[in-house]
Amino acid sequence: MKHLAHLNKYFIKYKWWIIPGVIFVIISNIFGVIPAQVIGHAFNLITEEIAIYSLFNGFNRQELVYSIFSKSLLYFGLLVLILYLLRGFFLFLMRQTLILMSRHIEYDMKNEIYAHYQVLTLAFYRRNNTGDLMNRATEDVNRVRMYVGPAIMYAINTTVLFILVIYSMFSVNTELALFSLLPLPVLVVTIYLVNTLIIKKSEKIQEQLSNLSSFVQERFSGIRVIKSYVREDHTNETFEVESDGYRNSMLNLIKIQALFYPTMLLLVGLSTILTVYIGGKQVINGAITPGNIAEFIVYVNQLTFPVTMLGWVTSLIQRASASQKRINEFLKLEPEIISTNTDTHELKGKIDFKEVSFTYPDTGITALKDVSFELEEGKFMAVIGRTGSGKSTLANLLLRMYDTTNGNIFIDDKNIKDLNLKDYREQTGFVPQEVFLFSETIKNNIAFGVDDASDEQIINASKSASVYHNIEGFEHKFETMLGERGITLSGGQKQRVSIARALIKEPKLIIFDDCLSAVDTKTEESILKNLGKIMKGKTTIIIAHRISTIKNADKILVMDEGRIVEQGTHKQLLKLNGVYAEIHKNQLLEEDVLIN
Ligand SMILES: Nc1ncnc2c1ncn2[C@@H]1O[C@H](COP(=O)(O)OP(=O)(O)OP(=O)(O)O)[C@@H](O)[C@H]1O
Repeated sequence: MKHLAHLNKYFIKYKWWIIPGVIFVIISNIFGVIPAQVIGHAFNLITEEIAIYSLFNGFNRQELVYSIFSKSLLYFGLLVLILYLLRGFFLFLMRQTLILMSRHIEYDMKNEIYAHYQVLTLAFYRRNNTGDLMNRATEDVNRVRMYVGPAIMYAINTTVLFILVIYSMFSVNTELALFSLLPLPVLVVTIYLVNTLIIKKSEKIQEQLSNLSSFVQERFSGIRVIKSYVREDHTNETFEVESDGYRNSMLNLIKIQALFYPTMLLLVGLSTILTVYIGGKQVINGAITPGNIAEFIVYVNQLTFPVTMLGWVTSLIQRASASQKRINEFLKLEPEIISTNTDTHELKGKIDFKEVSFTYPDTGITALKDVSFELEEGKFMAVIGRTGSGKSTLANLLLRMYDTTNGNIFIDDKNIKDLNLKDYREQTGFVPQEVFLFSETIKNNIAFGVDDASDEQIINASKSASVYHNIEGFEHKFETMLGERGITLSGGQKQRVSIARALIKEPKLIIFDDCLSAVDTKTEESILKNLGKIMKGKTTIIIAHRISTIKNADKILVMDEGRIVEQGTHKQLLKLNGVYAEIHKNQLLEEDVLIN
C-alpha cells in the first residue's frame, strides 16, 4: 500500500472532484435506503388494508375502501420510483466526478512517466526492453487508474451504504439484522478468493496473448526469411502450440468465471431465506411487522453488489499497489548524465580526447582504452578500424550519450561534462550507423531536427545528401509516407535521408557513423563533395570502412581493439606501412579483382 502514497499528490490536486464525489455517494445511498423503508410501509399497508377490506365484506363501503387502498398503493409506488430516479441521478453525478477524476489522473501519470522516460539516458534503454517500458506506461497505469477511480468509488460507496443499511437494520431488530448479515462475510471472502484466482489466470492469459502477438508480429516482419527458408509449416506448428496453450488457459478461466455468479447468488439466496425464516418467527412473536421482512429483503439485495465489490476492490488495490511499485522504480531513477549548465555557447568544433577509456556499464566490455587525440576546429577527421574496434563508441562519447569511465573529453577547451548538453547537441549533427526513420512522410523525416523547416531547406538538404532525385521519382515526392503505412526505401536511400536530416540542421560539428556503407562510390563521392562545401570551416568526423571515403581527411585515426594504433594523414599513414597501409593494400587488391 505504501507505494500508492505516490498518488496522494494527485488526490490533493483533484480534491474538488473527490469532495463533491463523496457527497454524491452519500446522497445517492440515502436515496437507496429510504425506498426499502417505503416498501416496508407499503407492505404493512397491504396486510392492514386486506384485513379492513374483508371486514367490509357485503357492504357498499367495500368499493370505497378498495379505491382508497389502491390510490395509496399507487402513491407509494410513485414515491419509490421518484426515490430511485433521484438515486440514479446522484449515481450519475458520482461517476461523473470520481471516474472522470481517475481519467485525469491517468492522463497526468502517463505524461509524468513519458516526460521521465525522455530524460533517462541511453544506458537505461539498453537495460530495459521496449515491451517493459510500454507496459509501465500503459498496463500499469491502467491498473493504478482502476484504483484511483472504480476502487475508491466503490470503497466509499460500500462504506456509506453499509453504515446506512446496518444502522437501519439494527434499529428495526437486532436478531434479524445479525442473521441476515451472517452469510455476507462468507460472500466477501469467497469473492475475494475467486477474484484473485481470476486475476491470476487472466494475467497469465494476457502474457500468453502478448507472446502470441509478438510471435506473429515478428514472423510477419521476417516473412521474407520464412519464405526463402521454406519454414511456413514449421512456423504454423509453433503458432498452433502457442495458440493451444492460450485456448486451454482461456477455457480454464471461463470455468472459474462460470462458478462466480452462481456462488454469489447462492449466498444472497441464503441470506434471503434466513431473513424470511427468522423474520417470520419474529413476526409471530409480534416483535416486527411483515413489512419489516420486505424491508430487510430489499436491504440484503442492496448489499449484495457492494459486498461483491468489496472483494473486487481488495484485489484491485493489491494489483494497483504492485503496478505503482513498478512505476515508482522507474520514476525514482535518476538520469546518469546530468547537465545543469544553461549557458549557450557558439560551438567552434575543437575536440580534445585525453586518455579516454570507456567500459559499457551493462556488459562490462571495455570499448575504448586510453584514447587521446586532438582535432582543430573546422577540420575533417576520419576513423577507420576493424569491426568492434570502438569507432561507434567514440561517436557515442562525443555526443555524451555516455560519460567516460576514465579520462576527459574537451570541446572547445571545455570539459564536455560542463557544457549545456541540449545546446551542444542542437549544434551537432549525427548520422547513426543503424538508420532509423519514422513512419512519417519523407519531408517530416528530413525536417525532424528543425522547428518550422521551410520547403527550400528540405530540398537543399536532400540535394546535398544526393537523395533529391530519388524522392522526386516517387509519386508523392516529399509527401511519400515511409514505414509500415508507406513505401520501403532501399538501404542507400535510407542512409541518404538520414544524412539529409543531419545536414538540414546546419551543424557546427557533424559525425557520420559508417553511414555511407550502402551507397555506391559515385554517390559517395558526390555526397562528400557537397559535404566539403557545406562543412567548410566546420568540424566533420566520418567513421568509415573504405579508404576512398576518407583519404582526403585532415586526420585519420586507425583503431584496433579500443586503442588508436595509428594517426595521421593518408600519406603519412601509408608511409608508416602499418595497419592502415595493410587495409589500403587489401582494398586495392579487392578493387583489382572486381575490375578484372
Ligand atoms: N551498447 C553497448 N553495450 C555494451 N557493449 C557494447 C555496446 N555497444 C558496443 N558494445 C561493445 O563495444 C565494443 C566496441 O563496439 P563499437 O560499436 O564501438 O565498434 P565499432 O568499431 O563501431 O564496430 P563496427 O565497425 O562493427 O560498427 C564491441 O565489443 C561491442 O560489442
